[in-house]
Parts: sequence; C-alpha cells; structure tokens
Amino acid sequence: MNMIKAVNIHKQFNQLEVLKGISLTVDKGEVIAIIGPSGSGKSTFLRCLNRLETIDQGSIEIEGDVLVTDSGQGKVNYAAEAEARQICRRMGMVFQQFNLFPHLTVLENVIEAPITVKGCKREDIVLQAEELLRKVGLAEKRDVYPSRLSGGQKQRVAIARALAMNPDIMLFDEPTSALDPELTGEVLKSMRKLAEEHMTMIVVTHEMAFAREVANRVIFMDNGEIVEAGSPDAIFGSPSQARTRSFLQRVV
Ligand SMILES: Nc1ncnc2c1ncn2[C@@H]1O[C@H](COP(=O)(O)OP(=O)(O)OP(=O)(O)O)[C@@H](O)[C@H]1O
Repeated sequence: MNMIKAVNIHKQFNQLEVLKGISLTVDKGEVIAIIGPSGSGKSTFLRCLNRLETIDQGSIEIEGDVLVTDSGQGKVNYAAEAEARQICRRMGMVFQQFNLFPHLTVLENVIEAPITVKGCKREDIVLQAEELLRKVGLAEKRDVYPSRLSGGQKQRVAIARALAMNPDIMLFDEPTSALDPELTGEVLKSMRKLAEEHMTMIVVTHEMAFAREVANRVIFMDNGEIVEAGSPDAIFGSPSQARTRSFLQRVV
C-alpha cells in the first residue's frame, strides 16, 4: 500500500493552470524532496494533498483511503467532510511562516490540537509534548511565548506541534525559506532526525544540499509539471532533462 497515491492532479487558479497533471506515489518511510523554480506549483501540490487546496481533476489516496476521486467529465468527488478530515489528520504540515499561536506558550502550542481536535487529556499529552520538545532541542523553552523565540526555534516548535498529532506522514512547505541562513541548520537537523526514524516525508525545499543528502527521491517540478524524478545522485549528478540541468546550474 502506498502512503500517498496522487494521480493526474490538475489545479487552476482562475485562468492560471498551476498543476498540469501531477502524479506521485510515496511509500512508507520515503523522503521525497520537491525542487523547482519559484511559481512552479510545488506548494500548491503539497497543499492539494491535505485539502488545503481542492483539486479540479485527478485522485488522491492516503494510506489506501480515498480522499478524492476523479468522476470523469472534469469533475472530482471528495470524501464526506468527517472522513476527509480524518484522512488529512494523518498528515502533519509545517509551513514556511511557522503559524504558531502567538498568545499560547510553546507547550500550549504543541498540546492545543491533540486536546481540541483529538480530545486527548491534558495530563496525557503534556508528557508527550515535553518529549517532542526535547527531541527538537527546545525543552527549556516550554513556557516561553513565540515572540521570544528565534525563527529557527519557532520552526522547531512547529515541527513538534505537527508531530504531537502522531501523523503517519509529514509535509514540509519550504520550512527554512523564511529563516536567516545561520538558523536553517538547526531546523534541517530536526528534519534529518525524523528522516532517520523513517518518517514518511515530502519536503518542498530550496535547500539543495538537504535534498541531496536526505531525500530518497528528488522530484523536479517546472511550470506545473514533473519534469524529472529520480535518486538524488541521478538528479544532481546527471539530470537527463535540459530544464533540470538549467535550473540546477542556476541554484547549486
Ligand atoms: N491562492 C491562490 N490564488 C491564486 N493564485 C495562486 C494561489 N496560490 C498560488 N497561486 C499561484 O500559483 C502559482 C504556483 O504557486 P506555488 O506557490 O504553488 O509555487 P511554488 O513552486 O511553491 O513557488 P515558491 O517556490 O516561490 O513558493 C503561482 O503563479 C502563484 O502565484
């Protein structure tokens, strides 16, 4: 069973065709890096996987459960709301802009969703949250408000917060793009640790070194299409497509 099976995803914003038939399957424990020029549709594709954006055409299955199917005739059918929500809950997401609750402490940020969404008891989830904060190196920031944290620390709280929901899959949408260069390392280290624990991950990133070292598979997207996909060695070492080569020459 695939963790994610997306077939022929199309997405338009008004007249702009942003995804032009993207297909991707992801197996358990795989780390996928999606790279490509700005505006190529990488974030939109990631957001379609967990229904932050709806698709116009195509189908998505998460761990064998149908989130959305193609009914033909250019229409799609989404699972009923409760089921769709339950399916999407298996995916944790980390955004470029952290999106922490400013009025909650670090610990409260981490335990908020397990309590309100999953109905966990506070005393049960606090221990797990403290463990997750230790894991991202922020145990001592437990009672601090986000405004007192660096960008890198905020992002690590965001990772702990996503993990507190016990997701089977983690989606990262350019998690280091808003950070000063000296702060990206600490976030990438937390992500690397997750990868070593065999978390299934899709990472949209401009960090080519991370993609090369940590991903099992690299997807190069351009202009709403997957131009090329392969092992990091293949993509970075000997890309077969001129568009991939030209992109890598510009960014590496
Ligand atoms: N909600 C929206 N409404 C209208 N257009 C959108 C919306 N979201 C994205 N777009 C457009 O869709 C295209 C793809 O955007 P997307 O953010 O997916 O690209 P990207 O590859 O992730 O780029 P970047 O690396 O710069 O984040 C862009 O032209 C963008 O302006």
